[in-house]
This record gives sequence, C-alpha cells and structure tokens, in this order.
Amino acid sequence: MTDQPARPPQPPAGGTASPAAFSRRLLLVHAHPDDESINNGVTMAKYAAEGALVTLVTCTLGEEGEVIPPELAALAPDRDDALGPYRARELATAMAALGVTDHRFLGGPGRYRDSGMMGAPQNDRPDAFWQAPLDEAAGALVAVIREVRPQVLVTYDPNGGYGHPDHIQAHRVAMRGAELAGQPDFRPELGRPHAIAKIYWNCNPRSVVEEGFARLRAAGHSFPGVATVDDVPGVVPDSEVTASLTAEPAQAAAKAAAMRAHYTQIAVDGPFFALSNDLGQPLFGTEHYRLVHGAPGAAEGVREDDLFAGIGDMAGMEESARNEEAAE
Ligand SMILES: CC(=O)N[C@H]1[C@@H](O[C@@H]2[C@H](O)[C@H](O)[C@@H](O)[C@H](O)[C@H]2O)O[C@H](CO)[C@@H](O)[C@@H]1O
Ligand SMILES: [Zn+2]
Repeated sequence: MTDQPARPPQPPAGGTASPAAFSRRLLLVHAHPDDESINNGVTMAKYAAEGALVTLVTCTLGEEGEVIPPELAALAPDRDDALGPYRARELATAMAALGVTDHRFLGGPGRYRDSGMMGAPQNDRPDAFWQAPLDEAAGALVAVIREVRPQVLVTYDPNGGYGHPDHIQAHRVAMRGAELAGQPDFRPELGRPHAIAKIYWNCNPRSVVEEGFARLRAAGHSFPGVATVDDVPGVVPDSEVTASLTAEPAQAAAKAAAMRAHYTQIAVDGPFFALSNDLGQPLFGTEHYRLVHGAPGAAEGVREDDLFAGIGDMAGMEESARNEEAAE
C-alpha cells in the first residue's frame, strides 16, 4: 500500500493509537488465549510490523484449560480456579512478542467463561461461552467492529477447526457480528455501521500437514508422543486454500516466542510443539486461509500472499469517510 506511513503510528504510552490513524486494520476473533499465536502468530507479527492495526478479540480467559508445568498445577479449575487471570497475563506477553498492542476480551475480561471440551459438564454452566445468546455476544463484537472498522476479519471455520464448543461459538459470533455491524438498524448506539470487506477462515492444507509430520518423525524431539493429521485443526484439501502467508525469520521467531509465552498450555521444541496432551505436532511457519467473503485479490487459482490484497481502492473510500468523520 503506497499510503503506508514511513513509521507505523505509535500508540500513546500504554495504549493503541486511534483506529483512524491506520490505513489497514485486521480483526481476529479467537476462543482462548493461545489460539491466536498457534493459528495466526506469523500473520499478526507481519501486519503489526508493517504498521497495520491488528486487533485481537479473545472470547474467554481459558479458565478450563489444563496446566502443563507441575509447579503451576494449583491454578487448575478444580484447584484454585486461577488459570484465567494467569492466561490473560500469558496473552499479554504473547502480544508483546508479536508487536500487537490492541487485544481485548469479548464483553470484558471474564464476561464469558471457557466452556471446556465438547460434552464436558462445564458446557452447561450459565456463564459458559457455549451458553451465550448469539446476538448478545455478537453485539459485544459489533461494538469493536464499529470502533476499529477493520477491512479484514479472521476467524475459524464453522467447526471451530476441531469441534471445541468455544471455537464453534467464536466462529458463530464472528460471522454474526460481521453481519450485524453492517446493519444500520442494529443498535445504532454502538456506532456507524461498518461492512467488513474480506473474511477469512483459518485452515491447514493437507499436504503441508502431512509433510510437517514427516519432518517430525524424521527429527529428534522431546515429546512423549506424536499427534496425527486429524488432530490438527482445519485440515482441508490444498485446493481449498486461497491465501498463504509465509514467515520472514523475524516473524517465525515472534510466533515461537508468542507460543512459548502460553507456558501453561504449550511446550515448544524448535519447529515443533505440544499442547497439554504431550503429543508433538509441527509448528507452521506459513499460515493458510480460505476467503469466505469479499473479492479475492489474486487471479483465479492463484493464492493471495496478502490478506489486504484487492482492498487498495477501498483506502480512498475509507479516507473520505474519515475526513467526513473529522469534519462532523
Ligand atoms: C488449543 C486449544 O483450543 N486449547 C483449549 C483446549 O485445551 C485442550 C484440552 O485441555 C484437552 O483436554 C487437552 O487434551 C489438550 O491438550 C488441550 O489443548 O480446551 C481447553 C478447555 O476448554 C481450553 O482452555 C484450551 O485453550
Ligand atoms: Zn482454543
């Protein structure tokens, strides 16, 4: 984008500059602290370094997670139930590693609680994200969308990647929020309507996942076991991938550092990692997407290498909208 500032707008101490100061604005909606780094660490680091506004909305604090380090076992939900605030701090550290300054919890920290894995009794807690009325939760996201006014939204596929209730609900809330944010008659007190130009779902091309496991099996690693292709979220035929972003060395390092920051959830060993199930899996330096809304910015059959591709002509419209806003 030729109108990128020479230096990205610098946020005021302890905060983020106004969204209007950024010509490119990316919004990501995730279920738990750690999902953003696992799925989009390279993407977030790339756009933050390029001066775009990267806004992360995390829907829960991850209160029902397992705890890897034995010395932190007391944080667990069936012990001190103190994992949520701890993971919020892990997330802040991960965001610093990625250079992201705008991260929020949907409805405020603790508004929606981690629902546990599908079928767990925690699914039925009244404060579980899985129980949240869709338009209530989507309304909280509309407030963010109308404030930030992103051109690009990233979230999960309808299965949440792997069927976790919070991931499925995060998908639903993200898609419903994008729909409602553009409707003038939906809660006008939340701000001017905003239509998001492009929406992507996270995915992993099967050939890349299979190659990653071949690397893992061939390499030495420290994990007690190895996951399978089916354990990786969002595996799709290669042909369904419409965008791929490959890390520069700095972004690969930032992603690994961000994943390490989620110390209670992730163990990183070079180009591999494991969750609390101790099953090694590849740490991907290229992140892949399916465009599900908006015009592709590359020719038919050619993968985009930039999620903002094709939005260039939107910049002028956004600029005039900002000028109008400033004149009001
Ligand atoms: C990556 C992700 O979405 N993690 C979730 C998930 O955690 C998994 C869960 O504890 C499972 O029982 C383990 O075998 C697996 O290793 C974990 O990754 O679900 C948690 C509870 O909802 C959630 O807090 C965590 O972020
Ligand atoms: Zn998750």
